[in-house]
Amino acid sequence: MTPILRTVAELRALARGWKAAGETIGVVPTMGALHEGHLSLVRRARAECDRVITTIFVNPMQFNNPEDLKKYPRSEEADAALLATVPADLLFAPTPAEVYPEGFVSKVSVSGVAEPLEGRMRPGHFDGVATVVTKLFGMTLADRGYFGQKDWQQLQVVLALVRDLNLPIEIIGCETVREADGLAMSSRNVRLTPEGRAKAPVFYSALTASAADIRAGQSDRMAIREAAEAMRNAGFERVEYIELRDAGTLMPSDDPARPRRMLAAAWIDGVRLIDNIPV
Ligand SMILES: Nc1ncnc2c1ncn2[C@@H]1O[C@H](COP(=O)(O)OP(=O)(O)OP(=O)(O)O)[C@@H](O)[C@H]1O
Ligand SMILES: CC(C)(CO)[C@@H](O)C(=O)[O-]
Ligand code: BAL
Repeated sequence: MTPILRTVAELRALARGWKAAGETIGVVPTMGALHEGHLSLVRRARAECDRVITTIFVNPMQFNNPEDLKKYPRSEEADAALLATVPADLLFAPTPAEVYPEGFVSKVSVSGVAEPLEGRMRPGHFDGVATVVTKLFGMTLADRGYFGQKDWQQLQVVLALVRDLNLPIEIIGCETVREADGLAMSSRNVRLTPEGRAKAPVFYSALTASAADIRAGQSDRMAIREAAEAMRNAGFERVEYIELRDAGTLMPSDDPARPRRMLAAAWIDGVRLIDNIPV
């Protein structure tokens, strides 16, 4: 089984020992309910670092919706068993009181790239992510941090904060792992009913079709409207956004010469899905 630590003091002592021995540390921050997407990050870290720490912390500060926090899937024992198959050296799973002890008054807030899309739909979300990620980097003394492209905007927010705050860590963005039918793996997928799960792949297939149409010369607006229509026709109850953005700044972009990204969020069966693809 993967050893589990719960306090910052124990984690720090271990990490300091590794650093003193000249070993590099990779960290994979997660909220648990691990799936193949998370494991792909852990494997990449395993291949590139001497020591691998996976963190599991369902961070209350990044949940704008209390119901979402309450319903977030938790499965620590199964997670530890999965991590042992890679293996990770350590699972760090602190309590909220360990991460936010009494008297905690600080916040890391990223503007610009954190403001549109998820930032607009989930007020306060990225302050919570930026704060906890900064703390996890400090706690683990990691040389490299591994993040999934599934959360593309989150990855850009983390890159910005590491750059702006001169944090001594390299951020590695990893490809999105998908189910055979294209649905991006996500912990929240377990909340889908069988009917919702059957309709969910349309989210990715509609984005892919829309990106292909844009590449073939169709207007951005028309292609995006068709993607939204395909999702609604498949039974999605709400399309929150489908946007074509500059891949780095996440500002609106109609310049096909620069890397662009199509990003979307939509609700099926009471579950909020996000995804993104290059265009
Ligand atoms: N399908 C995936 N492929 C690659 N990386 C992923 C995938 N799903 C999640 N990740 C990455 O794993 C890390 C932890 O994510 P998290 O624990 O929030 O899982 P999640 O499946 O994204 O959960 P949810 O979608 O419910 O928030 C993040 O860096 C995230 O981008
Ligand atoms: C990066 C993260 C672990 C911070 O809580 C979370 O946002 C996630 O799981 O993507
Ligand atoms: N996977 C991003 C974290 C969140 O949805 O809160």
